[in-house]
Amino acid sequence: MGLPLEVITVTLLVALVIPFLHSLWRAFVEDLWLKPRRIRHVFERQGIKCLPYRFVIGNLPELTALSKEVQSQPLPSIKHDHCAYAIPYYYRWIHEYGDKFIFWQGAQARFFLTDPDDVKEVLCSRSTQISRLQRRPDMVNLVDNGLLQLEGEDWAFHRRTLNPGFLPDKLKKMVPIMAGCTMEMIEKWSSKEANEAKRHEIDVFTELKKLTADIIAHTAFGSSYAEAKQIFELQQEQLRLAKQIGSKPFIPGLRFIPTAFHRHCWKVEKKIEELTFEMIERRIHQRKLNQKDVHGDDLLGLMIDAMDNRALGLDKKLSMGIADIVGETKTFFMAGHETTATSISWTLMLLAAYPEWQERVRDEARTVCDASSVPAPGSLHRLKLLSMVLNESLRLYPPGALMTRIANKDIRVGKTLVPKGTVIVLPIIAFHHDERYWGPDANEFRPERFSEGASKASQSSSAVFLPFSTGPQFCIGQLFALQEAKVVIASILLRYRIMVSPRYRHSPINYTILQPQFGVPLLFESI
Ligand code: HEM
Repeated sequence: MGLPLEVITVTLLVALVIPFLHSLWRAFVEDLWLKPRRIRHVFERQGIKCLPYRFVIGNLPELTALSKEVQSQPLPSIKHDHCAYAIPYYYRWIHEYGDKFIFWQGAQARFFLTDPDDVKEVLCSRSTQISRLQRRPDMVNLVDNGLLQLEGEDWAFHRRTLNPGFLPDKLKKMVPIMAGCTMEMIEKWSSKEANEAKRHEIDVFTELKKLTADIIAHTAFGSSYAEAKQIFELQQEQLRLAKQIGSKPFIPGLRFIPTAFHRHCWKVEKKIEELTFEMIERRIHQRKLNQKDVHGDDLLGLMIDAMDNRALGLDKKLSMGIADIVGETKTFFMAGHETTATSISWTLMLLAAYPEWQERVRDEARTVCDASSVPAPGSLHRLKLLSMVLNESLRLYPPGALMTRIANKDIRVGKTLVPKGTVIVLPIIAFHHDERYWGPDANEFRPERFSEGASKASQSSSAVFLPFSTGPQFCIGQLFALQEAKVVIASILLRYRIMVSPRYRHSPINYTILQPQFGVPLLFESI
């Protein structure tokens, strides 16, 4: 005889309801209430002040209100002491609560490190007790399975696979591609120019975002650049969606409701995966047609080779799957496109604002570049003044203004016990502007401080110039980005004199990266 229906029903209900109640308990009671209480307790015992925590929203309302209040107007002029403008809440709270304090981004405790040696300790740590933040569960999937999210052995394998794509010889070969994309952009400008007055205005931030996407699509994905560009366009949409989600507090479970917004997020994500899959298939097909053993040595080729290891039955840890390639494709676009566009835009703005430096950099480019006025692969290292200007620009306007890590266990950083679950914020921008390390002219544009290289530029023995981070997870694209910036800036200066447009409004805000809120309109005059 079977079990009575009531017993089966009750058993099924218990089996479903208990895990459900348990996840509800974890989400609402543990994560949103007990964990913040414990973190607060640990910090307060050490004399560190905590801003009051409010259920779910934490200090998000104050943070948003402060940013809105300060950033509603641009800065009155191009001054470089903009930290209190770019991250107003940090400077307001440090003033109110002292050097060390905790605030709540939603239910997440955030702790700023103010000692560069503590920052170095965190960035150089190889321990699994400190890691990058995982995305919020309701956030769109921007960089999953890519270098920026992976940890441990998986991260090490991906980094080893992709490192050859950034070796100096490899980068040199990319110079003509970078120059070619830049020339295409400039040619479009000059055809427009024919119909306009002698001086014309261009928002370089908008233009450079298109250019850097074009360059990364060509260099990293070679013959597959057309598909890569399509994927990148969808990622722009994902970024827009991510900004919308990030401005709201996280409410567990909400993401499963098929609202129009959520369905749109799912559709975009699915399309990106389909396109990446097609791009890989096409590359594999090309190899079959060409009868070659390699898929090409661009980043996509390196990854498909690593995928072959899996097909050959090698250790899964030594191979990549489709999900990994999707992840890295997205990561390289996210990490390598807007950062570089922003950095070149800030540098052009500075060169426009300091015409004497612009002249010096142009003269240098004239002596270094070949007759066709395009930087040659072997000549970039001779652009010394431009390197100094780029470094000074990265110091004053570091795209990665704030970096973050999370404590996966209770850990000690310097003298502070940082409880599990705390987000550690590394205020790179604050170090870059600190008079204690750079002298009384810390907030002035003085590229000559980099004349003997980055390591001798500051007055501090600690690492206080960190635009590309440090430690094992430092930016893999550092040399790529600097090379690209040199090619683009030299090519522009050889053809145009640039001036700050009267419509430029100085407003650096930290929205994931330190961006010009109202773009960078500059006036261009042909030489
Ligand atoms: C001026 C331009 C750039 C700046 C300022 C910059 C800055 C940074 C910083 C600060 C990090 C460390 C982030 C962290 O640890 O939280 C990073 C990581 C990374 N960057 Fe860049 N980046 C730039 C350009 C690029 C380019 C052009 C690429 C690719 C072609 C790239 C690819 C990456 C990747 C993949 C990582 C993760 C590295 C790893 O974990 O192994 N970046 N970048």
